[in-house]
Amino acid sequence: MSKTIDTILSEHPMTATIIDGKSVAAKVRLDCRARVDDLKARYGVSPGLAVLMVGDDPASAVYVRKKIQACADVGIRSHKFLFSRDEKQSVLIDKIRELSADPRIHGILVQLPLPKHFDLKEVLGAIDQEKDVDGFHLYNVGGLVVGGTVFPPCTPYGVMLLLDNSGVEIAGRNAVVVGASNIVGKPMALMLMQREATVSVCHARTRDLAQFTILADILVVAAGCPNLITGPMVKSGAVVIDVGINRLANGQLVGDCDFEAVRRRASMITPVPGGVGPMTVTMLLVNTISSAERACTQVLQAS
Ligand SMILES: Nc1nc(=O)c2c([nH]1)NC[C@@H]1CN(c3ccc(C(=O)N[C@@H](CCC(=O)O)C(=O)O)cc3)C=[N+]21
Ligand SMILES: [Mg+2]
Repeated sequence: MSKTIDTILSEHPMTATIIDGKSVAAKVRLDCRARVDDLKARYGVSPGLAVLMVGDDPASAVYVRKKIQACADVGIRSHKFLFSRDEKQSVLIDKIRELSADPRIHGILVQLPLPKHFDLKEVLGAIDQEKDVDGFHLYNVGGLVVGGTVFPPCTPYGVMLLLDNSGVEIAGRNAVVVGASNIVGKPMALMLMQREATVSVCHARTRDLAQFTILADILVVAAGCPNLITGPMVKSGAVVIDVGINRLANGQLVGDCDFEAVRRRASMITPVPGGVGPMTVTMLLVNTISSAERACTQVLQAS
């Protein structure tokens, strides 16, 4: 009698191939560089990104620095605007409106989280939807639901690119997303659904989480809980994408998976750091360049 694939795999525990986000990101950034050069040559335009940060959260400061460095690496102009944490919302919104009207700015990003007294919907709603490179404006969220959004949100967009780059088949396969945030889990589920995966969305508190995760051919974890996913929760041969970023008391940066144990079950896995994180920043560059390209070609069509 022939053995099932699960039996064969459990008799021969594998060591998952590491999906190297840094190297995929580097490839995409080469392409970014070429597109920036092309815009300059054809239209004399260099893409511009405005980054607005409220308060001085150290993690946000690290991410903002990475984004600005990445812009510089591919030739995108970046403009940083800092606001004190008790700044009035109207001041932030006035700046967003001014940047929305500025033709030299092609992307506007408000670093999250914002301090509690800000109304996130109002702040994000003030961003010109044509410059919403994070894809957080309701117009772009709606586009994601209908398919063919203008700005896919950076983290799930980066995950799709990692899957495609690794040759992972999506249509017809079981995808399980753990964590249903607006920034990662929800758009991730929609993108996988659009590609005809059978998608389940779970939460860190889902009762008997393992009975869902064990079915996943593609498991995307974005819950922000170290060691939430242990080895036995993962189907043999699954592709595991760990979006979690957790700083342990000892300073170590870890994802949401028990990495070594999950690695022995999975066929491919993203590390933390060096997996999804570098892709998030890279897709921001891609969205900013796409925005500048659209702006340039729209001007041509209008004249
Ligand atoms: N408006 C907005 N847009 C965002 O895209 C956004 C945000 N707010 N707020 C916070 C999250 C988080 N985020 C990351 C960016 C880079 C890494 C990254 O580069 N991570 C590296 C390591 C980072 C480190 O060493 O601390 C890695 O995983 O290899 C991670 C996470 C963007 N976010
Ligand atoms: Mg982003």
